Amino acid sequence: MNDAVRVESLYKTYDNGVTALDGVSAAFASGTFTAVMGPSGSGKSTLLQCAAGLDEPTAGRVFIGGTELTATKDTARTKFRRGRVGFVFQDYNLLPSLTVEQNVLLPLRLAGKRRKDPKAILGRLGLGDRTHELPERLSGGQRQRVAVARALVTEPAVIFADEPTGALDMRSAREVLTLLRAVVHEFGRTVVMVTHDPVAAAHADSVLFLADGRLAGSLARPTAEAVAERLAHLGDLTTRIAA
Ligand SMILES: Nc1ncnc2c1ncn2[C@@H]1O[C@H](COP(=O)(O)OP(=O)(O)OP(=O)(O)O)[C@@H](O)[C@H]1O
Repeated sequence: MNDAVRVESLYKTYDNGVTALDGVSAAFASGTFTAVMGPSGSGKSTLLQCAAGLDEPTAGRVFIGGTELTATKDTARTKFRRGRVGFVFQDYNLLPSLTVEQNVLLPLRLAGKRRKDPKAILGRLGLGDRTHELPERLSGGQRQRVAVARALVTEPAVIFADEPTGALDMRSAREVLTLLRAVVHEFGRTVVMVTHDPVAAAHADSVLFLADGRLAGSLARPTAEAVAERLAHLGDLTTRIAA
């Protein structure tokens, strides 16, 4: 199986001296849904930001679909990212002055790719009748579905999602997670999702655990109970190390 994303020996130390990533190597196979979990401050968001090319690691390499993202610089990297990487944020990040359709098509415009008809994708995501609405008229769950459609539109090698259900009620969260599964298993995409929620992580095919900026194991075919148990153990470990 091809890797959609591979990170090799990633290190990230911020200007304030905090080491958020301390030598992380991991591969995410194409067509899989992986959740990234770990205690607060363990480096989950930093890993996602560096893997997506939104932030630069201090050292290490990132490959997206076989191309080394860390070998490209500035404009070339932005261009590569716009074409090959989708991102879903906790707070949706939709442009308030653009309609649903315009928001969804924006990545194609930015990537200089040909415009396409977003009807099929919006229909599949249950937004067929909201195409010309502004985001402010939509619920949180609907906004996040627009964000997922926007992340899909360039047919990226990978979609990174940072706490995509963090701002949603339980029902909307379940809808968005079901959608992310469909993105992987129907659309053949690859999703890497950071979450705090064991129930959300149980929608993924596997879970990767981080603790103190390092990999701390993985779990295939996760259940919410197994994930919660592993997390509690990691929390204990971190507390003991800090003590
Ligand atoms: N821009 C930044 N500048 C300085 N330190 C940062 C920055 N971003 C994150 N950190 C620090 O890096 C470490 C890892 O942060 P990160 O946000 O990646 O962890 P996380 O696992 O996603 O945490 P949480 O679950 O709380 O969102 C933390 O100690 C955090 O305070």
